[in-house]
Amino acid sequence: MTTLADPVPGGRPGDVARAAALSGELSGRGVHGIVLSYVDTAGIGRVKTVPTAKLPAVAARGVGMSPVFDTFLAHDAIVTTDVLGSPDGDLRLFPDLEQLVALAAQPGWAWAPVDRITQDGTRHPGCSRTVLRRVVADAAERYGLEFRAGIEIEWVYGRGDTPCDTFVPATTGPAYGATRQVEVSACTAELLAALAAQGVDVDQLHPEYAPGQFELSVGALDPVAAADRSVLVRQTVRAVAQRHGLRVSFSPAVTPGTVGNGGHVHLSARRDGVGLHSGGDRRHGMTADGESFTAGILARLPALLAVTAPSPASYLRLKPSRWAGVFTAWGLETRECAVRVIAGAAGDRDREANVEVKPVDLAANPYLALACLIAAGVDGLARNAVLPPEVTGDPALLTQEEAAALGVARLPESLPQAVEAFRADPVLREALGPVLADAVTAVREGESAAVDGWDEERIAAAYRWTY
Ligand SMILES: NC(=O)CC[C@H](N)C(=O)O
Repeated sequence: MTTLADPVPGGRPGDVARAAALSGELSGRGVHGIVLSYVDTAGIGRVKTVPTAKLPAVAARGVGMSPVFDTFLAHDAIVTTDVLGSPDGDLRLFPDLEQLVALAAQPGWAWAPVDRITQDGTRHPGCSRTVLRRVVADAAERYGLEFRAGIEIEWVYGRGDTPCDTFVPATTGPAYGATRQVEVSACTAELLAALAAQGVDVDQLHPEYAPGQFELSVGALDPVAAADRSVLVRQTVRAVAQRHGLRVSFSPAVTPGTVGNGGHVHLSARRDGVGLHSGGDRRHGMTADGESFTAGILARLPALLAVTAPSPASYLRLKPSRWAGVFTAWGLETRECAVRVIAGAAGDRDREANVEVKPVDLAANPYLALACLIAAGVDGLARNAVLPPEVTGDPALLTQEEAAALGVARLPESLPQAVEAFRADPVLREALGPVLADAVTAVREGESAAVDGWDEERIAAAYRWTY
């Protein structure tokens, strides 16, 4: 089993010859700089950039960046833990050359996700990409599992010519409406072209429910690549919008009191090439292991929220009857259950069947969210966990007696409640490792304290353009 103290695998410092070839190729295509991208504990994308010609040197030695960002809050205040938050020390950012891509909507730039590695060349315990890779590797080693994941992306388009503290939706038409598709059609066409040029396999793009809201879904990938993709897609959505004079918000709650932006996670597990979510003798075709995996996620949802819904704004979105899934309930393709079992279309179930987790938003660090969801599922599988009765319809409409009989309870209604559950959850804490688990707790507590006593309108406004 790998541990956080292991030397970094894969022969890093990086593949210098490959970096030299890529640097030459990108320079020839007019790419002048490379965005080195990672996501911090608070869910904020942080970057450094280097000239394209420096890529071989960066592959060899990395680029320096302080570990202090592990305890940054979304608005850049810094909290501390026993080991993090100090201005001392440095890390090296190593780009993943396999994921390096020229950015179609930012001519002159390419993008790559990074691993953050200590000066001694060992894994940095705060590197969320490394932690996800370790959780996936552990599940493969101990249980022979492989995973596929996809993260849905929702956002709203605001008019770019309005003051920063306001939100004027860029569309006026009804939810899912044809008028909306026409209103931002030049922008969304360019978005599809940019994503295709970047090799992103888009499944669907459609106008969503809230004013100005759109949703995009992409094909499933291995978990680390799925998290990388979520970051790249958001960078692209924002860059294309800016070229069209539009502003983008991925915030969970752009306007309080209405439907928010989710980042639903689709997850499936396979063993020996065979999916666990179809072809079995349990409900809706689940195998026994598929049911246990799903039950493991359902059981840990209150604690998971500290990672999947990490912002004070997350709890403005997590309201009943808004398709965000705010009850400990599961059901077949039902939109109000936190865990939605997707059976897939007849004939293609082995490929399509998966578990969708709804109380996840795009303030979440996608690497941490996937690491914790996988760890919860694997723990369920290890314990042979079973699912309670399924729920049909909206769990918000159940009477107290009906809810109790089905084991349906409301998920945490605030970030402090989620943090309390996370603190008491040994499985999620172990998945993240002690350093990152403490960082998650400290950052969430700092984020909660920063908005203490604020009303919903003020919280929504504070985070509207942060994510
Ligand atoms: N189509 C949908 O499921 C909408 C999801 C919803 N916007 C959310 O907050 O999760």
